Amino acid sequence: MVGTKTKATTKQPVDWSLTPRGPVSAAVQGSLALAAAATVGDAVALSPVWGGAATAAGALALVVAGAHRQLAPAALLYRLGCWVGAGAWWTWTLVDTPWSQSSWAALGIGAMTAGLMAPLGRVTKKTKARPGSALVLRSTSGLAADWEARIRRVCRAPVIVTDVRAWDNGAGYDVLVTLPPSGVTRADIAGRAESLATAADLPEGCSVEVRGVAGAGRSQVMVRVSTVNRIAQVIGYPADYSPRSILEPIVLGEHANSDVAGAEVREEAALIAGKRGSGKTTLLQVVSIALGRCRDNLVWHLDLNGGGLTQPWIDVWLDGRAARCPIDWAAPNLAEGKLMLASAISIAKHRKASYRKLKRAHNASLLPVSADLPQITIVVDEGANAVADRDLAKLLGELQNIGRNEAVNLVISSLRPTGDLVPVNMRKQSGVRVQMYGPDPEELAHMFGWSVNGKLSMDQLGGKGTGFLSLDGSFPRPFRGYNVLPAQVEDAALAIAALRPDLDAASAQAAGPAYASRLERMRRVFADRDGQDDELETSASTLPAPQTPPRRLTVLPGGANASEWADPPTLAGRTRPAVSTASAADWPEPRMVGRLRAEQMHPVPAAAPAAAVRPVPQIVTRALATIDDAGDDRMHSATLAEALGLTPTDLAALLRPLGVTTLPRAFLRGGREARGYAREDLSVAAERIGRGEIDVPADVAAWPAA
Ligand SMILES: Nc1ncnc2c1ncn2[C@@H]1O[C@H](COP(=O)(O)OP(=O)(O)OP(=O)(O)O)[C@@H](O)[C@H]1O
Repeated sequence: MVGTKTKATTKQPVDWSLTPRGPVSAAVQGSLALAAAATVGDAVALSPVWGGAATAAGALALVVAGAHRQLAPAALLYRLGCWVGAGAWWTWTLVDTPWSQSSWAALGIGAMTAGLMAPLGRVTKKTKARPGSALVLRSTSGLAADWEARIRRVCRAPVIVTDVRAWDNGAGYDVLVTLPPSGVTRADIAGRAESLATAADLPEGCSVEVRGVAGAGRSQVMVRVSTVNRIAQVIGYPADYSPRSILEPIVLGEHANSDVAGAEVREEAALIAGKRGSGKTTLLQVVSIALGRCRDNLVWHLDLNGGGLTQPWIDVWLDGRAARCPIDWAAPNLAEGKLMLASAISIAKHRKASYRKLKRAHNASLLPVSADLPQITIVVDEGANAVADRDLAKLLGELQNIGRNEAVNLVISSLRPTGDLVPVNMRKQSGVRVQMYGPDPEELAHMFGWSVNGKLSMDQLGGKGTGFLSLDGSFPRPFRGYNVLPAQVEDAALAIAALRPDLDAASAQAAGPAYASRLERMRRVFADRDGQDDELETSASTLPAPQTPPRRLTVLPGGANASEWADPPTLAGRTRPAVSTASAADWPEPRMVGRLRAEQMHPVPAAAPAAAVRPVPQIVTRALATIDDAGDDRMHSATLAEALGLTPTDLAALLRPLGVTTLPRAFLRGGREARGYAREDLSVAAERIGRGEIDVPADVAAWPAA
């Protein structure tokens, strides 16, 4: 029974069409058609002129169609031979008569010859190349034919592929296409890019991109086809330290389709967040190289994370291999950090006042940077350590607020993008945002706003060294950061030491003695540090992991606002001698030892699958977005309810099941004191919902649709 059923379901339907199924049926069908034509022609006494004319016209059409289909010469000759033979036989029957033995014998012999020679007429089988394989790159003519047919089919446009060029990195190729003169545009092809990628069965993460061809007319189109997902590969930093400008984007790595992942940091501050071991420090090294290559930029390091970021840069100078230190100023502790930031603020204020004429001369509202007037970009490793100190946090905040036009910029890294580690305003002021790979998907919403909730997934990334990049509010795009190893940082440091500019004299003067004496202090601190590394390495494997918190350094006197701070020279005078801050006790070795041990015991897998996430209901995401937009950490119930189109009672009813209630005490906002909600409570609820610790009632999940 089962067997019968299977047979019945697999039975092919009978094909009654007249399409020939092989050489024999084609020869038989052709002969019958010809015999019918001869019989009819004889019956109506058709003039033989028609036979000759039909033969000639058909042969011409066959040649044109064959050339268009790019038939091989043998195939074209075979088809031509068949047509001319058949036409000649028909014309002869119109001159004489088909009703003779010799006529039918000639037809039979002709049909048999055509059948036997049929293999000659077969269209040459093209090589079916798999995208991304080495075969693809060798057999570009097969690839060209494939793409021509694919674009014709998918875009319904009779294009001609003129060339296929493999990319140097082996991760794809460009298909050069000429559009037909029928009005098909580049946009028509671009609009079908997604369909073309699917039709070509490209691997996940790979894409088709349609561009114009530089210097060519609008009928010339370049179809960029990526065949290797670069997110899944480890990409070394290209060993190119040639000079660049801060007005160009700094290159961080590559997107999945080999597009350069770059960011403009002339005006935009940058924030890079990622959990321990996600690749932040490596990315900051890439950023330091990219910034160091700019002839109109100086790199300063504020590294309160154990000195790992800065040390390889300083070593080449300490060892005497570079005459100048590639990093213009490096602060490895809080006291030096405060000197650095106070000097940076002084420089920004001085530039604001002193370079008005220069801006007028350049007819520019933005300070025109150059090798003589370089931008200063301060790279802060582990911003949480910096903002944990109230004074340093204020200095960072003020610098970020005032330094844009005056070309004193910040690139800050942090373990998390949340308000407890990075002040909300600091995140808001960062136009370039990077969230590295990690197991907690809610970090994406914290970094990029709750509007991305559910639209981005850590699954799109490939483990350490990968992340999402958003530029000035653009939708975050996955990328793979370049991997850079210590030896390469040293190579880059040597090259950059030779090409980096010096701080302009006016800015150096504004920064005062703290700036003038920095190299002396750096030499002492980092030379001491160098010796400690070896000790640390030998002891790390034998020591138990101590949990001693880093010792806090002397907190310098400071007002409530950074502008109330003393001038850098005065500050330098008040700071205790640098040599004392450089003592081994001031360095957080215990944390480093702990980190080393933790990484040895629990190595993070290269592409650990992200945990399954529950969707966060809109009432929470929209409430968070509303408070964020206000740049605040609390909001009155009535204000929040109004922004969400609810009454305060309905808002309370929606949030209560999620464990979010109004704060116990009223607080002042806009001159009015009232009860309201804390951003932190909403954020905690979002994280707990994501982890499945809170069940969301159906009516809450359905809002606002319900
Ligand atoms: N772009 C990358 N490509 C491949 N591997 C990488 C990349 N970046 C980092 N890694 C790997 O991840 C490890 C951790 O990187 P890194 O030290 O930069 O992380 P981190 O986030 O700064 O960690 P921590 O906060 O603990 O200092 C590196 O040792 C390296 O093996």
